[in-house]
Amino acid sequence: MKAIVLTPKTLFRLNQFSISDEWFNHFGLPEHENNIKRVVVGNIVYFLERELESDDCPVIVINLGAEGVFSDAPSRAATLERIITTARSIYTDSVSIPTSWRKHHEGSFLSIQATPRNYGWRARLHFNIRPRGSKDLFAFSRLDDTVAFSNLDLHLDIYDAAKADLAQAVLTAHEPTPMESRAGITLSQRLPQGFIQGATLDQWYTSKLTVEQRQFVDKPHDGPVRLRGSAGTGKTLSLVIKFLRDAIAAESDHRPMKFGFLTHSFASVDLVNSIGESLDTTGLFYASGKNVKLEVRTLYDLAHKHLNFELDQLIPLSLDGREGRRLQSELIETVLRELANSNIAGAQFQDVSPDIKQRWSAAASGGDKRLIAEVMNEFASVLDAEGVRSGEEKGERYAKGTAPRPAWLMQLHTEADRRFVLEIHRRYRKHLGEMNTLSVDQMIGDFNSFLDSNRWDRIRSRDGYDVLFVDELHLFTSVERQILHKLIKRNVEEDGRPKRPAIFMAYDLKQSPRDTFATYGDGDQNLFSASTGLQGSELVKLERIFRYTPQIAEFLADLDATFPAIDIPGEWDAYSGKAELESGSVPDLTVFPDEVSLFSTVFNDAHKVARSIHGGGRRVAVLCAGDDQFDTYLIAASGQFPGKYLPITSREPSSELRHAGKRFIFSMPEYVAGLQFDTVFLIHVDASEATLDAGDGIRRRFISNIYLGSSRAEKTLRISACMSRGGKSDILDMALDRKSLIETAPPPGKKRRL
Ligand SMILES: Nc1ncnc2c1ncn2[C@@H]1O[C@H](COP(=O)(O)OP(=O)(O)OP(=O)(O)O)[C@@H](O)[C@H]1O
Repeated sequence: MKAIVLTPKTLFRLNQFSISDEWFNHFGLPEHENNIKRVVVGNIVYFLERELESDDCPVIVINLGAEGVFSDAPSRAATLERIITTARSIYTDSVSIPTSWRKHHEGSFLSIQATPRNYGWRARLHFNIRPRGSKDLFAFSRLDDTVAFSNLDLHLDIYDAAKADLAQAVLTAHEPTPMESRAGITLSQRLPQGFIQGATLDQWYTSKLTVEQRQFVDKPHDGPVRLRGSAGTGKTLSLVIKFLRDAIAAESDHRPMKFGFLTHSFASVDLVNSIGESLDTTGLFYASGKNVKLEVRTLYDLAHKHLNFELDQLIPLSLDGREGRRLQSELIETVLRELANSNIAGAQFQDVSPDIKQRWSAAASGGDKRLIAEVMNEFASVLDAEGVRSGEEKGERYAKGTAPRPAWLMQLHTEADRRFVLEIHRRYRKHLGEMNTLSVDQMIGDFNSFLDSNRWDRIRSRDGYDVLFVDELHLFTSVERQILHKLIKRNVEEDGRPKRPAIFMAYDLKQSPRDTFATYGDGDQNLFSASTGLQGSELVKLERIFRYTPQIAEFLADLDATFPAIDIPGEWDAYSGKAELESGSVPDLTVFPDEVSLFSTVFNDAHKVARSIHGGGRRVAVLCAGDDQFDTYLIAASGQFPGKYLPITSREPSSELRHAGKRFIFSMPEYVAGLQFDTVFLIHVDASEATLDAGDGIRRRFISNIYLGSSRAEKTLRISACMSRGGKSDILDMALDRKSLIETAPPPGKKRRL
């Protein structure tokens, strides 16, 4: 084959299928696909809408000939995913290209990294976004190294051939794909993220939603509304249904409106798009309607777009992924070492509390890293989030301790302690500056200032949203929460008073593995303090659980009882949930003697389940609760279990899940937030992660992490810990006592090395 040609709609439709490696041999269609026709003309395969009647629509042409885009077999499914995202960023407003793909743009040429980093980072994928002045998109080459655009072979002969036969393809009737060419593509009922397709939007609304979900979906646009519920109560689904229903209603009433859907991660954008596309029969999700415009974005995308970072060549450092956080941890460690080695700093900070002094010297000598984790959390939740800087007014207030500070944050008792943290932060920012980069939190700070500027005031009525939907609000920092209402167009009531912003937000504070929801420096510790413009919002609570079995719900209820109390008035309810699913097995706990036996047993077990389970390996996840163990196992697994697992190391590339085949998922709880699996192996729920005397903050974050990871399981939850790291954590004691978690003996181990 020389090329494949798709319309934007058929290309996006590929997202609803599960595609594996064999598909790339014949490019077939599954048997029951009734919307797309597949036609082969000459050496070119066309995927077109069945109802398409003319050839003047935009198409995406993918070169399969010389320098072909799918020339590297192991990574081609991942490359297809990148082509879909690139096309989405061009033809819809639903995504933009993630910064980590290292996009380069000149005139009508665009290049991105061809594959995620685990396949290597050098190869580049090249697009022509207006070949021969058309509205088409041509993915014309994949090269193993970076080549200047002026030296590229444009392969326009392939594009011309594809276009020449397009009319012929439109006129040709659909030919069912022969049996032998159908391999590698299946139309699965379940989306990779767990959502079960089948019911239409109307069916969901009229007969499946619970009374509370429907109450939320029916809310008018006259003020902010919160949707709160434990994991798996259908928050995301209710938001998407409301988003779509309200948009369809506005479109049919000819009301011009701009709808925004904001999330915290690219993975959630992907989830929302997939559910939306599966429910939407009107096509609003694929392209804006005549009156209505839909945008699904991460907050960072939006900030990026408005702040024009591309022009400044500044690359924001994502601290959401494991890689970014490792770098941040290394920078902080370097700073702690610098400070330990400097006589001046030694004298300056001789008065820090003995406890911090001791942990400082442990961290500087590469031992106990807990101080680093605490400092990282302090940066993310307070200093970067609130724009507190040493030497500035906010910094002084921080140092003097005049601003109120939630009790569960890092314990900084004295002014010397706080000045010490400010100094680490100052030096850390200096290092970042030298790397010509800035952290995402710093970017958000700039975005917040931009939204207060006169410039935004001018364009707000054009670029702002009429209504905004926000998922996973618990991951938003207090500055991010302050941003939301500024994104809404300014509207006034008939009597001249400003209208309350129509913002619909879903959250579950207990799923936050960092203290981002802390409100610092504002007398009001409420989640929606006055500065957010969201006070007094209405609340809808969800209590029925649709993701997991009653046994898992019971375990989560016992885990919940171990959360330390948190001073956020009205937001820290006890876990309540009634599971709607059938019974399953009771979650179990295995304590292994050491890391080697834990790793090899769990990975072998996960591999076995992944091979046999209906729906493939993507239904099985091994989630690691410890940072360092995750890094170690990532390396060990690449040698010992090659091709058997799919690593997810940031909140970005979840769409790869579709192509997991028989590979199981290996990740950490925070990177799979929002997703669900049949079976979850949650590893390293170890005592050493959060000892009894570790302080409320550390314990709360650890329990949140375990709650987040456990609640991803639908049917089977298997927890493990290891003796060499202190044995099982005491946070499991209540569940063990109440028998909602059962301990089993580890299998006799064969020795392997890590
Ligand atoms: N009324 C319902 N009937 C049947 N299934 C439902 C209903 N509501 C939600 N679900 C299903 O429950 C699962 C969990 O839903 P969803 O992901 O929206 O929950 P969530 O509250 O956002 O969870 P989390 O906070 O863990 O991300 C999904 O598979 C969804 O399709």
